[in-house]
Amino acid sequence: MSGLKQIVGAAIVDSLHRPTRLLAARRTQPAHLAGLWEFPGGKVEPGEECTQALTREVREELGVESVLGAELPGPLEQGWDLGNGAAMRVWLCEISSGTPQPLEDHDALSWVGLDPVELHALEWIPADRPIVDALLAAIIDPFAGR
Ligand SMILES: Nc1nc2c([nH]c(=O)n2[C@H]2C[C@H](O)[C@@H](COP(=O)(O)OP(=O)(O)OP(=O)(O)O)O2)c(=O)[nH]1
Repeated sequence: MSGLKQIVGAAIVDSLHRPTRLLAARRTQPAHLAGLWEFPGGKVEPGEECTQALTREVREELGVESVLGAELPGPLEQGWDLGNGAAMRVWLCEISSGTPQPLEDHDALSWVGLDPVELHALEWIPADRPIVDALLAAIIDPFAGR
């Protein structure tokens, strides 16, 4: 184990089968991350599996039920190093019921086309940009990184 705190993030797409858009969320806190866009998610709590934590975070933050698809393989077993003592694993995800709302931790949500120009036009948390690129690569070539 690397000792990095485990975070999980959801790359919520409009359809796991034929993804065309990603749901990005704009953080409200802490101050240095407020206004930046991210993947909904959060910390894995003791005793939780990563996938359970992710389903819980999506429910708490957005008020929707979700179905997880494949994990987006990151460079580490713990996913991507976020540079803050934590690492994030990311799963593709689809909403199974409900309409997402920024209930907790976010003040805006946006469905963004799965296109490099559209996605990178958002002001992401800097550590998330390589994840955005991996997502684009996985969607263009679903076997990339395996
Ligand atoms: N959720 C999420 N966190 C990210 C992303 N990129 C990134 O660097 N982070 C960082 C921000 C935070 O330092 C940490 C996640 O913590 P969090 O505050 O969202 O977790 P949480 O909802 O469980 O938080 P808490 O209210 O219990 O403190 O990871 C991302 O795309 N999504």
